[in-house]
Amino acid sequence: MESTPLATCVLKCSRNAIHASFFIFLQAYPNPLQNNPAYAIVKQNFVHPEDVVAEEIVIQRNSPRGVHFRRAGPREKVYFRTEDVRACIVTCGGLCPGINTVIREIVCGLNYMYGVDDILGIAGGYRGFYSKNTMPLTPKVVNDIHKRGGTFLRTSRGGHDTKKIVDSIQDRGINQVYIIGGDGTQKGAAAIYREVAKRGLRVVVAGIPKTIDNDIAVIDKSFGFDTAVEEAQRAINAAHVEVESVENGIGIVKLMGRYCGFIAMHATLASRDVDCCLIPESPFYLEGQGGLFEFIEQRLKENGHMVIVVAEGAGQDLVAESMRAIDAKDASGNRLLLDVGPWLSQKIKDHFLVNPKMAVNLKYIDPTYMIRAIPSNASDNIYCTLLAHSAVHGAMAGFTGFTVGPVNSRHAYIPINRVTETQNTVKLTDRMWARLLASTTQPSFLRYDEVMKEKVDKETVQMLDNMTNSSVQLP
Ligand SMILES: Nc1ncnc2c1ncn2[C@@H]1O[C@H](COP(=O)(O)OP(=O)(O)O)[C@@H](O)[C@H]1O
Ligand SMILES: O=P(O)(O)OC[C@H]1O[C@](O)(COP(=O)(O)O)[C@@H](O)[C@@H]1O
Ligand SMILES: [Mg+2]
Repeated sequence: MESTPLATCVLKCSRNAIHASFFIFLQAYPNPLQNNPAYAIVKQNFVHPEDVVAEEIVIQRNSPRGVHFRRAGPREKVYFRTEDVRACIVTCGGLCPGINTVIREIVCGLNYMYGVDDILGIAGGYRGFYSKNTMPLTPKVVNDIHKRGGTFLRTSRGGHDTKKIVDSIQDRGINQVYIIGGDGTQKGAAAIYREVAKRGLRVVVAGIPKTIDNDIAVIDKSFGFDTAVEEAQRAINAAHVEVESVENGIGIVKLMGRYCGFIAMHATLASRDVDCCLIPESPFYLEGQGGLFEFIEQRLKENGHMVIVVAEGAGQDLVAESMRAIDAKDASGNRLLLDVGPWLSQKIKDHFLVNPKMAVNLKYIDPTYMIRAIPSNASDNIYCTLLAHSAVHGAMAGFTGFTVGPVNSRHAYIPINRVTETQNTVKLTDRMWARLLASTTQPSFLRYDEVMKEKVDKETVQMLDNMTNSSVQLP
């Protein structure tokens, strides 16, 4: 490859915005897409270099302009010549519907849009870089994989050894690395990006965010999330059918959500058969006024049955109080949770055992892996295609150290560190949680002073943001 120098490109957008920054290699060659008949009809074939996507779109006249990201999409000039590209794809962490679609569309996107035919699959997650042989990926090989759940390349937790991974990248002559994974994976990608830069390698590192929990910061939503919420409906429906057919039926459905309750919250809102949703962000209590037992009793008296959705990370402190808690971690360092589902079921059974007038009939459903081990639905498939293509356009253009994703519905290149510095959680003071409380009429389990504290914290963050940002120039 021609030795084009690496330039540090800080995203400068006019009118004093806060700037996101990452590296870009100097673009030198015409984009092959300009001769692609499929794209010939597109009105604006290439993204304007100054196009940016605003992180905040609801603003007021005098509020700061805020953070902007580069808009994703094909550039007029690219950094790589087709014949020089050697790309690789790796998938890490837990499963999620749609991973195979992303793999397929990176391979097909690179091949159909840019003519690239040297693409390697890294098997079994990060450790595959240094412990496994690579597999050649062609459009033919990946043609049908989007119809299957899981990851065609396989995955793993742990095993991130930055030095060994970058040695392997260097030894194999790879110059585009596509990394599909969640928050842990993106931290790993950031480490690879830094090591690549330290060694002065002309290698692009592109992250594609994957998480069933929807806990990746900045982006609107993670792929596969809608599919998982849809699948969760089947478990909730089953619980509802079971409990409405018996006297004092209580259905409990445990859903994924290690640190955040997005799946539980959305599945509850979508279903309307759920009477109570418990998530990690909202600590709950069982006994006494305003507690869960009181609510169950009241709901059973009113309706004769009820359904509770509990996110796996909910009530961990409570569970720990009544179990011998062990501080165990998985291979990636994620805390292993205590099983809230059986614990809650037992607690409810025990409580109503001493109340002879209210013998309850409890059905517990744990569809955990079923909601993520399925292929993505139609809209997630399209979303995955866009993510993959945006990553390919960004890599071909020479951007590196970015994660791709939709920000306010427009795909953007986000510096990796922006998506790893925080995790997305359900905000109890946002309207979505209020909608849920209003639809289930469950107790909020929050004391007035706690609500006020969260509100004040949020306002303080906003005020600090305002002090550091510049103002918007409205026409
Ligand atoms: N802080 C970190 N730095 C480097 N690599 C990490 C870090 N956290 C996790 N990883 C690696 O990322 C991969 C996936 O992480 P994991 O937390 O299991 O899943 P996810 O990416 O879905 O959050 C693992 O191979 C793990 O070793
Ligand atoms: O049993 P595994 O494979 O470790 O996965 C379970 C965990 O994975 C998750 O789906 C999240 O995984 P990721 O961080 O990889 O997206 C959690 O909700 C769940 O606790
Ligand atoms: Mg994670």
